[in-house]
Amino acid sequence: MSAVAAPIGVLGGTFNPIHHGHLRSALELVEILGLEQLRLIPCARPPHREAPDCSAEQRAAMVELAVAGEPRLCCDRRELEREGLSYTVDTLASLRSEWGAQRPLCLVLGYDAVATLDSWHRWRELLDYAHIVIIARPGWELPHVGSVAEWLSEHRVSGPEALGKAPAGAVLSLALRPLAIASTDIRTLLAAGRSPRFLLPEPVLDYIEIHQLYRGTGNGA
Ligand SMILES: Nc1ncnc2c1ncn2[C@@H]1O[C@H](COP(=O)(O)OP(=O)(O)OP(=O)(O)O)[C@@H](O)[C@H]1O
Ligand SMILES: O=C(O)c1ccc[n+]([C@@H]2O[C@H](COP(=O)([O-])O)[C@@H](O)[C@H]2O)c1
Repeated sequence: MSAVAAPIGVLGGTFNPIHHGHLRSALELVEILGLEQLRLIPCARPPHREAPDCSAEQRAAMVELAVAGEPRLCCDRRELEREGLSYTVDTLASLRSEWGAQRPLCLVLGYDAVATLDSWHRWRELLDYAHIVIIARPGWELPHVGSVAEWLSEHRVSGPEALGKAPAGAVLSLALRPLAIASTDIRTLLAAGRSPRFLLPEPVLDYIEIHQLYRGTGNGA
């Protein structure tokens, strides 16, 4: 099957809150992979962790503030608009029906997401809907053995060109600029009364302050 247009990138996350680690990776992916756009998709009801204290609406609002002014990045609210747990395979099926059978879709996963991939709902079907682009993350390693490692290596390609030649089914690993930033660190700083400034965009920090988010004794996870 030959591809007809530039790939669309998909970066799902809890984004609790979004930070420069997400945003810098997203922009580098647009440029390295020649994406038409990269869609940041806030997870409404995480299938895999406790519901965040911060609502999906608030997390999506912060993503929207973060990407304002960068037309190659956008916030995609589809997981807020459907019922039930936010399974990625359902999100990809929805994107596939919207973008058509030929358009390359690239699902971006950091190393920590890959580490738990075999617990994801219908995880082997992800490659039926999209390519997988794995991005390195400071402090994490890719699994070297096991079903996920084998599955990834069976589908691995060596360069970005392969992703434009088919709509789905390839796995590419990339090392982007490493930024050791995690939402957990930002929540922890805020809960301790310290500033996370410069780890995330100013409008997102303003939103956090206006709405008094992450001030509790826990870390808001
Ligand atoms: N600094 C970073 N560099 C590269 N990838 C990242 C980085 N931070 C998050 N990601 C990736 O972005 C996606 C969404 O991440 P998520 O919203 O859970 O952020 P997080 O910082 O990992 O949050 P938390 O600390 O709450 O777990 C995941 O695939 C994750 O691996
Ligand atoms: O579909 C699943 O079963 C599944 C299980 C765990 C995580 N995910 C998705 O992986 C993305 C990153 O998750 P997280 O915890 O790093 O924010 C986010 O979009 C989640 O919805 C998806």
